[in-house]
Amino acid sequence: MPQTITFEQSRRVDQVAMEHYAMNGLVLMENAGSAAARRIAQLHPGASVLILCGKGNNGGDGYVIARHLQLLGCDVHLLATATPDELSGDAAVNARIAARSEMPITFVKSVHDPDIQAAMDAADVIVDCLLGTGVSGPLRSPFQEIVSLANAASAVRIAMDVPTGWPAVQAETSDDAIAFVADRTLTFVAVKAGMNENDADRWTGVVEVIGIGVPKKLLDDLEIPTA
Ligand SMILES: NC(=O)C1=CN([C@@H]2O[C@H](COP(=O)(O)OP(=O)(O)OC[C@H]3O[C@@H](n4cnc5c(N)ncnc54)[C@H](O)[C@@H]3O)[C@@H](O)[C@H]2O)[C@H](O)CC1
Ligand SMILES: [K+]
Repeated sequence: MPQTITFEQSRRVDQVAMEHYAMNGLVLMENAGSAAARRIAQLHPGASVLILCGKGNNGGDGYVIARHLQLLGCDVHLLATATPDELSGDAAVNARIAARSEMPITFVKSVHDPDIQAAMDAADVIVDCLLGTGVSGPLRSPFQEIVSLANAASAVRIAMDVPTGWPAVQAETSDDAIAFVADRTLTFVAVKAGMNENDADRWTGVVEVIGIGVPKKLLDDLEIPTA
C-alpha cells in the first residue's frame, strides 16, 4: 500500500467518487470543510480565524470551513481573491452561502489594501485555502503577496490540503518561488507525495489527514491507506 498519494491520485478520488459512486461534489466539500473546521476549533477554541480563499475548490473548502467554525464558536473573517460571480461549481455555491450569511468578507482588489494587513494582524489563526492540488507553477499575483503577508503575521498558520506554493518551492522551479509556511497541514484523503521527504516540513508543519467520506472500497481499489 503506498503511504502517500500524488495530487493526481487525490483528484482521481474526487472523480471516481462523483462519477462511479454518484457522490455530489458539494457533499465531498462539505465533508472536507466540516471535518477540517472541527479539528481547527478543537486546536484553537474560540479563536479569531482568517480564512484565505482562492478561486478553485480549495477556496470552496474555505467557505465551508468558515461556516462551520462560526457554528463552533470561532470568529471568522474571509479574505477572498475572487467574488462569488467569478467562481464556479461547488466553490461558487459555498461562496454565495457565506455572502448571504453576511460573514465578514474582504475582497482582494489591491494587495496594498490596509484592510488586508489589519485582518492578518487581528487573526489568531490564518487558514490557507488559496491553492490546493490544482496549483501549477510558481504563485502568480496576488497569491504571492498574500502568502508573504500571511507568513509575516503572528498568527498560527494552517494549510488546507497542501501549503499554497509548496510544490513549486519544493521543486525550486524559480528562485522567487515562495510558499505558505504552515505550522500544520490538514490534508484530504492521504498524505501527499513529497510531504514526508526532504525538508517538506519547513512548509507543511505537522501533517494530519482529513477524511472526506468516500466509500472504503473506493480507497481500497485505488490502494489508498485508510488508517
Ligand atoms: N478529493 C479531495 O481531496 C477533495 C478536494 N477538494 C479540494 O479541491 C481542491 C482542488 O480544487 P481545484 O479547483 O482543482 O484546484 P485549486 O483550488 O487548487 O486551484 C485551482 C485554481 O487556482 C488557479 N491557479 C493554479 N495555479 C496557480 C498559480 N501558480 N498561481 C495562481 N493561481 C493558480 C487556477 O487557475 C484555478 O483557478 C483540493 O486541493 C481540495 O482542497 C474538495 O473540496 C473536497 C474533496
Ligand atoms: K492550500
